[in-house]
Amino acid sequence: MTQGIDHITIVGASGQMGSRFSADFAGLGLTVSGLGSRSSDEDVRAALSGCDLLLLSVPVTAMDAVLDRVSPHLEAPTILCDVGSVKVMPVKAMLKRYEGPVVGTHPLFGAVIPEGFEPKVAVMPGRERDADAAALVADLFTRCGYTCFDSTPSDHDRAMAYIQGLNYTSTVAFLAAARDVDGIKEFVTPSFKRRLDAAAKMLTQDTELFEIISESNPFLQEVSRKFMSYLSLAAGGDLDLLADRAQWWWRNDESY
Ligand SMILES: O=C(O)C(=O)C[C@]1(C(=O)O)C=C[C@@H](O)C=C1
Repeated sequence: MTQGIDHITIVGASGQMGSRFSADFAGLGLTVSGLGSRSSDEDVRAALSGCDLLLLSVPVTAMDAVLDRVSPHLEAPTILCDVGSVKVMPVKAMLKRYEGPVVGTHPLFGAVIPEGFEPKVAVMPGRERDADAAALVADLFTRCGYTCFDSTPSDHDRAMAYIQGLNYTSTVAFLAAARDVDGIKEFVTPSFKRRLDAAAKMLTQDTELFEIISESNPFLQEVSRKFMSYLSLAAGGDLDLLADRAQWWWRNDESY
């Protein structure tokens, strides 16, 4: 196990999240090396020698290819870590290729953090023996100003199947169905406009991202089935029961 994290290499360092973390880590006075798709084997070797943490900030769909390139040059005690929006498959892929410490993380925010939003990072050790490495990674993100909490790949993906997966799939299904009504734009009300505003970024800038993270989440079908059973309750007229369950989000004093 590495004693501390001083030298970090980021794959995808020029991407939106990668550049955010490069700036964060450099701001802490740490040494940051960047790798990208055009890096040579020699660049990879040089960036990984003496590196304490290799952070993969790449799309979930690129994980296997990136791991194939970097893992031959990885050696304990370097910590291998990713920041993707799903965790079951990427953590499995990292464990398959690397015997050294593996840590999965999911920063629950994008490149621009909305004002008043508390940026949190879910952190999970790949194996039981990686708990110390996970604590070092959590400490690093905490020093950058993020709030860290522990999770596991399946607890994480089950929650994100709602927070991102069902959020996306129910939004596209709802808005696709509504647009089939001739002249519907004439009828837009303030409450419906709020719904459109909430969906705008997802459907104008982040569609590909949400498609990928929904499809890569192993719990999406399970939560879609549950959602359909709730929709059936609504169709059957049990709206008060559903509203009561939904109001849970606003019921206690804690902010969401
Ligand atoms: O900042 C945004 O608006 C984002 O889309 C970021 C967002 C999300 O809000 O779901 C998307 C993917 C990441 O896993 C985390 C956050």
